Amino acid sequence: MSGTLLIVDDDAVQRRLLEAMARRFGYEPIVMDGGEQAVELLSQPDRGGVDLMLLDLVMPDLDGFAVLERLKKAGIDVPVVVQTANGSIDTIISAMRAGAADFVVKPVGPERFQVSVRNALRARELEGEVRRIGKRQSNRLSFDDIQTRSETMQAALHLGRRAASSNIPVLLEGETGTGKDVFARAIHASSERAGKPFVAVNCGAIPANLVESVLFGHERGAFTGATEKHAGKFVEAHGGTLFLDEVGDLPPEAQVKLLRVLQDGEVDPVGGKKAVRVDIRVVSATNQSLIDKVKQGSFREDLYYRLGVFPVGIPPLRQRASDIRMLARLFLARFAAEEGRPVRSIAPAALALLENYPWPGNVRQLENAVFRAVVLAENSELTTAEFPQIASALGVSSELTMPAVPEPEKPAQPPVPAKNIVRGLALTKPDGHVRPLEEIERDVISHALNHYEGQMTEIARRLGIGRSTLYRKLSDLNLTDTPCGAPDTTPPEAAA
Ligand SMILES: Nc1ncnc2c1ncn2[C@@H]1O[C@H](COP(=O)(O)OP(=O)(O)OP(=O)(O)O)[C@@H](O)[C@H]1O
Repeated sequence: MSGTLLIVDDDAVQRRLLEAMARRFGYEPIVMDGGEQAVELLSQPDRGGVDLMLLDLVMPDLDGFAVLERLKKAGIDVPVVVQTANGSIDTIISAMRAGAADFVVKPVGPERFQVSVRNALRARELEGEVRRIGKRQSNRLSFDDIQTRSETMQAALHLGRRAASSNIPVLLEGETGTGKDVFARAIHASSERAGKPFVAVNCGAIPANLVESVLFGHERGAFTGATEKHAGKFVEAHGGTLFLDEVGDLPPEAQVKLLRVLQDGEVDPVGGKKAVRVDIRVVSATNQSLIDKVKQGSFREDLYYRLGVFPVGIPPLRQRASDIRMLARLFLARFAAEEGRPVRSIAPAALALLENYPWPGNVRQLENAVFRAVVLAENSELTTAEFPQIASALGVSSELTMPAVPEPEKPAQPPVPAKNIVRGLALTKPDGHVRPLEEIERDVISHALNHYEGQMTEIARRLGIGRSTLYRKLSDLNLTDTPCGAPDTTPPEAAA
């Protein structure tokens, strides 16, 4: 298990001892000699990046009990393991009552240290996940439940919070699996409509001939098969929030009707004679560029301006690498508990692997990859062997278990002199005309795939592009099946 431990002790020897132990077990220590400093750090918006505090109870400036009290008052929720010198039952009970997760008696031995820290971290992750899942199911998932360490995501959350307090239509823009659904639920739960329905519709998943009936409802007998009257999603969401996911996939006729509903606040059920008044807040989401669709003529411009009054971009996971480690650990705790598997931690090499992968399927793909890894795991620690597809996409041996940054195992081949490449690459066609750039690019990338034996990091470096650009080009140029390249081409949902 990994994480950042804040060690607070006025005794320099104890501090050094705990710091060494923390490092030995793979934690990142932050060391402080007084309570005031610790409270200050934990009062920062991201809790100073601290996952757990090891707190001495007896200190001259602000003692351990006072620190616990200050944290409680300020609503700062960080697991705390207290250290006591005497181990008296009264002291321990008081500390646990004040909010400590566990205690250790000084001087703590390595085993007790490891068990206590690991259990407190696991318990915290599990509590968080259980709380989030429960809240999601009951539509109470708030912005505080969307954990992130990334500044771009924090900026998006800030925008989301601002939007939630008004009725403004929000358009969530982000790649598949980035958390748009979670975000929409948080907007609803943080708005005045929180106690009212939250109705989600995946516009791309409704058969084209049923879109209007699903959204706006129908009268009995309105069309063949309409044996019952159906209220439709707009009416279901009355008083609450309607989440239109993949809104860019709405067929043109439904777009016209949607625009009318948004303008008039009334829906016309299919086959109905009377319009029905609805009071809804619309949050929509798209993983395609809606403005591009407007330019191509497949999405109405007037509707785009209605829905996109307040656009919020959700960054892809590869742009918030600092979240990968945290989310992987959250998912591990959840799936290990759900599956009843004794998997406790992720080896540093496996974490490095996950942090180096571009995650085209974003958080959902990471979630699935960890799920699969937990099911595959034979030991209590996930290693690179449990992430074979990710390892192969990055050109790293999945047998690698050393805590090393997953650079390609084999040294790269010496570069071929530039003139050879030019010689092997035809710039003109047999008819003498210059070949299209796309074809030439395809040849260069294919050559690099073979030449560096599919080692994606090396290939991207040699081509002078980022790895995510490389993956995008592979997909655009249909090179994903090239034997040497063989990046993880499994669709995000099935990737794990
Ligand atoms: N910050 C987060 N913490 C925990 N889980 C998350 C977080 N963000 C997303 N997830 C999980 O990732 C998965 C994908 O999220 P979500 O369905 O919200 O993505 P999406 O952008 O709506 O995807 P799509 O475009 O495919 O509909 C879900 O299982 C969700 O619970």
